Amino acid sequence: MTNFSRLEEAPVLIDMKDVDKQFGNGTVAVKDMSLTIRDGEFVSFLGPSGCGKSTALKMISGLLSVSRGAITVNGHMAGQSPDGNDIGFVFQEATLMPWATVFENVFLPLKLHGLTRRDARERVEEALAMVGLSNFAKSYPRELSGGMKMRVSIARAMVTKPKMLLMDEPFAALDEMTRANLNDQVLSLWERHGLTVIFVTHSVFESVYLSSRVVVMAARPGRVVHDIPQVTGYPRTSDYRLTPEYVESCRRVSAALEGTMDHVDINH
Ligand SMILES: Nc1ncnc2c1ncn2[C@@H]1O[C@H](COP(=O)(O)OP(=O)(O)OP(=O)(O)O)[C@@H](O)[C@H]1O
Repeated sequence: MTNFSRLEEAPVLIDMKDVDKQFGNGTVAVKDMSLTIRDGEFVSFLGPSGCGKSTALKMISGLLSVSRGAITVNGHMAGQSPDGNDIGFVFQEATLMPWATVFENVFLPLKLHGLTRRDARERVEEALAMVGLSNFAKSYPRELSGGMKMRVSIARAMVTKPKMLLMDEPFAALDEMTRANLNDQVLSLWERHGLTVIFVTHSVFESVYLSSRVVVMAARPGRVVHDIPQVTGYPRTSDYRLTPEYVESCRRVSAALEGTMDHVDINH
């Protein structure tokens, strides 16, 4: 079972200080965001559409620059890690190459790092095994279900052995059963590999089930309005969804989310 007191003492992995993001068209997507995430946490960013969840995630990964403030990730400015392998990113769409096999899709990040197929084979096979797709290495994306495509996308993110997994609404388009199943797979990867995960979602239920901490954001401008630790330990299984603790946590987080509507500033 994950020990929360140990999490509180774990080293800081991601440090956001007074971060703003304003796009060229004047939209303030993120305002004054300060957040510390420790090694081994599972943090959800929860909030209504347009509150800056994806923007925050992209700034942490270095895909977007900050307009003000600073983000350090594992001791380096965001996006400037020397080996570039600290972070795995999983997008809402699986974004697979349709003309390439599952193996080739997962091999891609290693290929970009200059590895040959032969040198990468073991790691690609390991990553496919992590998501239960060992038997599908030769399949093409069109032969896979939506959930399987997303598992390929997770394997591709894991193949570089990242410390952190950033996931941007990865399961939003999937049916309930597949989503619950993938939630368990992500929790299992997180626990087995000692990952730090940031998981963007619109779903209160998903955020409470997965996270050690739920960061609630509000829109216009995008900002953090609540930071709610989840006291239930791990491992969590589907039985957790039936417990009074789960229901109570969902109620609290839901109330916080509804409260974000009171924070709307019409001047932005
Ligand atoms: N490249 C861009 N140029 C201009 N505005 C942008 C850009 N990307 C995002 N925005 C705006 O910034 C705000 C925050 O967007 P963001 O995608 O981060 O929100 P979100 O919380 O992830 O939303 P959703 O849940 O709908 O994905 C929105 O108002 C959005 O329209």
